[in-house]
Amino acid sequence: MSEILCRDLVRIFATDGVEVQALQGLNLTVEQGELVAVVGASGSGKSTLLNILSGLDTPTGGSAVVAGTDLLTMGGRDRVRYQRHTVGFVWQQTSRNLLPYLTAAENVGLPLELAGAGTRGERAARVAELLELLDVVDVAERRPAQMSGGQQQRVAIAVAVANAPRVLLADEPTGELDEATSVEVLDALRSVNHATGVTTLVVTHDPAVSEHVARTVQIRDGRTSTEVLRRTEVDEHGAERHVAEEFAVLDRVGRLQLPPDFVEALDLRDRVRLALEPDHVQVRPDRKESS
Ligand SMILES: Nc1ncnc2c1ncn2[C@@H]1O[C@H](COP(=O)(O)OP(=O)(O)OP(=O)(O)O)[C@@H](O)[C@H]1O
Repeated sequence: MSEILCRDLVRIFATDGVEVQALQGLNLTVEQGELVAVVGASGSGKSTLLNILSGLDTPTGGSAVVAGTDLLTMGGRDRVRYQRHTVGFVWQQTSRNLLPYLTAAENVGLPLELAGAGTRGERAARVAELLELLDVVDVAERRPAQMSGGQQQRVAIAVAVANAPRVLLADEPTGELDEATSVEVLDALRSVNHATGVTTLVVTHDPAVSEHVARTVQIRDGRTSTEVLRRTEVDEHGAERHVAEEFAVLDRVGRLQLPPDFVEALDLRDRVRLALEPDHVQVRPDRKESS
């Protein structure tokens, strides 16, 4: 079952009579339990998408359904419930994720307390379980300022999944970290996804993230354009090999975006010639045949 389903999602911002189409008919499907990275350059619409999926913003058109909640029609009370129980967030700025005057354990315990989950003992057991899962038991009694950036983000992931949301949204969770620490945080997201089955969407400008996740969706000009799927193959000698394949995204009505380097290489513009071959479609420049 699809846990995140966006169809022809449009978000138009109008400022001083000027319209900006931040999302221009975006299509995205994430299955239950999947971990997907959405990668795009600055201005491609990543934050707009994440703000919509987290219930902070409402799309102008199209449809967006997350864990069975229709984000276009949900009312005020549904929105609060959605943000508290259905989705969890990890933001780029660690200061937005953790309260500076609470220890790691207190930060993780806070959402449980606010939700009135279980008895005090049950909550303590859940905090211990989460700190263990994120491998931050050793910093349980430290405040954020006494932890490394990677530890802060791992505690932030524990906070985000404390109330067992169905979907975990992470906005540039590695944006403020060096490469080695970024890998550590991605690994942490992967183990939480694996251990709890929480559907996870990571949004980032960093194309290197695709090396660490099974599926990466590229977003360009407010639309999903290509996908990279990675899998591990075992050869006849038992050696593991990572294979990455890139696909273009085809929407429901058959539209696709050609990669810019293809367009440039053949100087494609305005219109192209299409031909259906037995097992592929040919795209050629619209040049007059010289006789
Ligand atoms: N509140 C707003 N009002 C007007 N335009 C906006 C608003 N928010 C975003 N935009 C525009 O929409 C487009 C997409 O912006 P968005 O912030 O979603 O991109 P992004 O991929 O997250 O970029 P970055 O990585 O720089 O944050 C941009 O052209 C941006 O200027």
